Amino acid sequence: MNAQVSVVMGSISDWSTMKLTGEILDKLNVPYEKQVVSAHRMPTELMKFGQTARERGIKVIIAGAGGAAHLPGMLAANTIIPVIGVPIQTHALGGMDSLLSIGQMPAGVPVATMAIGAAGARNAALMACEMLALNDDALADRLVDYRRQQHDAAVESSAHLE
Ligand SMILES: Nc1c(C(=O)O)ncn1[C@@H]1O[C@H](COP(=O)(O)O)[C@@H](O)[C@H]1O
Repeated sequence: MNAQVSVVMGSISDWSTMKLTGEILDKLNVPYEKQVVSAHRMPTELMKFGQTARERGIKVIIAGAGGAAHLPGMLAANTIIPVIGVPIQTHALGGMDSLLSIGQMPAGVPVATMAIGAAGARNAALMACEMLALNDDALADRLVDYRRQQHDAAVESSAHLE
C-alpha cells in the first residue's frame, strides 16, 4: 500500500524521537514514508517535497525539528496537506525554542503543534491516524482498540502500587 503519511525530520539526529511516531503508525497499520528534509540545509529539496506531496498521495505530513525549527512551517507554506509539527527537545533550551518556532505561525498557514519530545512524537502519529480515520472505518476501529488497551494498562497498573 502507498504511504499515506510522510514522517520527515530536519536531521538524522531527530530520529531517536521520530522513530516513536513510526512505532505507533506501525502498530495502527498505517503505511508511511520517512526521510530527512531540512529547510535550512536542503531548501530546494524542501520546496519540491512540499509541492509534490499531494500528487504523490500523501494525506498528512508529520515534521519533527529542533531549535530554529522552520521545517514544519516551511512545509506548510508549500502544501495544503495538514502538517503536524513535533518540537524536538534541545540541549541548549530544552525544546522551548523548537516549540515556539513551530507553534507561533502567522495566520493563514497553520501547523498543528504537538508537545515537546517523545509525547509529541507519539501524539503526532495518533493525530494523523485520527485525521485519516475520518474516512477509514477500519482505522477508526483500531484507534478505539488502542484507547481501550491504554485504558486497561492504566487500570491494571494500580495493582502494582505498594
Ligand atoms: N530545525 C532544523 C531544520 C529546519 O527547520 O529546516 N533543519 C535542521 N534542523 C534541526 O537542527 C537540529 C540539529 O541538527 P544536527 O544534529 O544535524 O546538527 C535538529 O534537531 C534538526 O531538526
